[in-house]
Amino acid sequence: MTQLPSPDQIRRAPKVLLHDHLDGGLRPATVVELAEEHGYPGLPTTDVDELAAWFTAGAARKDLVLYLETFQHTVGVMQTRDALVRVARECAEDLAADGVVYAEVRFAPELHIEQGLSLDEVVDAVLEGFRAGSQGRGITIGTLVTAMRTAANSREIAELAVRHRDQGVVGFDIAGKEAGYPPSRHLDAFQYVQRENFHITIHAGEAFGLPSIWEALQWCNAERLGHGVRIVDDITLDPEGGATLGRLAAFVRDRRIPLEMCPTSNVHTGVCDTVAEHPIGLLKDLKFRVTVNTDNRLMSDVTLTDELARLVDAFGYGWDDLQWLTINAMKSAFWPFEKRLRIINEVIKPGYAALAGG
Ligand SMILES: O=c1[nH]cnc2c1ncn2[C@@H]1O[C@H](CO)[C@@H](O)[C@H]1O
Ligand SMILES: [Zn+2]
Repeated sequence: MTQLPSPDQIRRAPKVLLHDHLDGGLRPATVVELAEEHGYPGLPTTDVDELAAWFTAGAARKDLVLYLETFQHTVGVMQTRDALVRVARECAEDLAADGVVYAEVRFAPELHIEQGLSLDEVVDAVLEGFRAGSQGRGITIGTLVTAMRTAANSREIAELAVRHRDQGVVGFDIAGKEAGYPPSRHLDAFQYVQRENFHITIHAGEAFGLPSIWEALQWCNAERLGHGVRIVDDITLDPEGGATLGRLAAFVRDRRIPLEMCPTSNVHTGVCDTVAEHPIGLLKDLKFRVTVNTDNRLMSDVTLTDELARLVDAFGYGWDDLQWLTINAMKSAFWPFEKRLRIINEVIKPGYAALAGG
């Protein structure tokens, strides 16, 4: 029997990440240092290890709203240009060190203007940090600009995203509490983005079910779904293992709508108890366009390597599966087609061939 990919080998494999939050991926030591530098008083502890553990314990409370509470501290220390440049630079460095060759990293500019930065200055600082951190490290980063679904300024944020499209912003997203804040609340923003021929992904089907996914796709024209895991509510399994897809699930599969799945984050927010029980196993078997993502590396204490290694453990995935997931992600990126193709043919396929062969 061929050996399953080991964590060390997975780290060396070229990987693609479509769903990662900038304010969910700080190094714990950076949170402490920035808090000291900027006189941020709110941290629960300034011991780096304790703080890391505190974030993860705070995240793993089986509820999205509780999961989101700890972001007040990362956002709290990301209020100056220097802090934003540093956090973005370190994000690029950390992803590159984990073997990620293409990443789309998202953040909500409106959360970073408490100390007087303009929205444009926030975006410029983050883009500068990504450029500095990716330089010479074999990683390309596309930036996603997120609007908070609980706020009422998504049109302005959508315009901000489009304004920076030639500097590295590749799409627009909404995030935050899902229940009670349906995507259609932000229709104006999504229609604007469509009219600009720009890209949309929407957090949908995480803490709320099918209506959220349906609105994201059929009202707001999302090209991809952030999480989308609750699409399983529209799939019926019979005792023999056969699956019947409802109309929405069939639409998602037929149209090859990419699902930005984040198994460990979903365990933390209570979608399921373990990665082995995560619907990603079923959805991949049914050939949905599944991708694997970290969501929040700090809060969920994961890397993309960890996440893939957990899937290898849980579902016995081999190199073919990991390559399939990686190519799914690269095909689904908002980066231009020719560049996606080049990364698939020149980086991903040769990378997996070398690892699988050795
Ligand atoms: O999994 C998630 N679901 C919904 N919202 C999230 C998730 N992870 C992070 N954020 C929210 O997105 C903001 C911008 O990055 C974060 O501040 C957090 O509030
Ligand atoms: Zn997310």
